[in-house]
Amino acid sequence: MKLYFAPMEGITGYIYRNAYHSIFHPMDKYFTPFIAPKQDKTLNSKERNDILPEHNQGMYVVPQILTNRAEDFIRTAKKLAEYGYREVNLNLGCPSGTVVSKKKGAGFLGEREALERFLAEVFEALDMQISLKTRLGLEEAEEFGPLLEIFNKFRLKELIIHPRVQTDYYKNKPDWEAFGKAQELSRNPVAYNGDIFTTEDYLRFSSAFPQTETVMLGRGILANPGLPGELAGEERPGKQEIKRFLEQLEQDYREVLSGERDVLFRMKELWYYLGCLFSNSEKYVKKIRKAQRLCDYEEAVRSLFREQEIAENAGFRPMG
Ligand SMILES: Cc1cc2nc3c(=O)[nH]c(=O)nc-3n(C[C@H](O)[C@H](O)[C@H](O)COP(=O)(O)O)c2cc1C
Repeated sequence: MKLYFAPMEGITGYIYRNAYHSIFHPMDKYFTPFIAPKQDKTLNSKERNDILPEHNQGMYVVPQILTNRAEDFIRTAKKLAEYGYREVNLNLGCPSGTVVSKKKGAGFLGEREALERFLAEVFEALDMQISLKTRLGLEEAEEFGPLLEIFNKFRLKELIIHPRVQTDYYKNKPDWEAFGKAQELSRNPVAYNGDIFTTEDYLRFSSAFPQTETVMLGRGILANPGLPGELAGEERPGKQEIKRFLEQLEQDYREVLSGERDVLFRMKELWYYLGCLFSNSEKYVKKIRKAQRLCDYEEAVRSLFREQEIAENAGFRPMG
């Protein structure tokens, strides 16, 4: 099985990617959080930093683009090609209201004719590998049939399916039945994404879909960076490795972010997920969330490491 690292805006930029890659199981591909091209400019400095080859040494990275304008996609992809990229990914899954109302991300799935024209233009203009990361539709899984007919007209590098619809956001369960049907009917290679948080989830998935060769993991890694290694048969990392990972992240964020508050914000955000890795973590995570200074944050993390263990049943659990 090939394992891909899902793009996660605000979290899995190059700093996170490098820290992960230097300590945990190397992934077959890492997808960048989306680049949203503006009409006047190709990449802003955050986007440029994220894809610079010197910031992504030793990893196979696929930049993701979020747009519904073929000319913006083409211009951005050509820019990425100048940096050495041969593969790009189109975001057809982002469920956020502001994105969807502009008919981008999952919103583009509701504009089938425009989407087909977009893909025709992009494939005509680019000599690059193009993959799609898609949901099933806006409201119903049935929307995917006609979408797949469109996707089948193009030679995609791969079709990565997160089998939810836009209105699900991250609620409900991924629709495995719809995924199975899509996999059967797709003329392009298919990869699966969605709610693989533990080894048990993975085994359940791979016994239901033995022919699926690629799984993309997202929140499962944020909650347990040892998950890909576990799936590859490696031992679960101990507290030492997790600690080293957090120290490296904090140090690298300190180097690139302008002030302590930004570093603190980044580190605190991670604990929404990482709390799931430790036994009895609630009260520590509460303290972490309340920390106003990095030193308070560090103290809360130290006491968690001192007093708690990695939980037997570690794995992402949505809160609330
Ligand atoms: C905080 C966050 C940011 C995300 N940003 C992106 C993104 O930039 N591009 C994208 O295609 N998907 C994005 N996603 C969706 C994930 O890539 C993935 O499809 C989703 O989390 C389901 O996979 P999982 O259940 O393994 O987490 C994001 C998800 C989260 C939770």
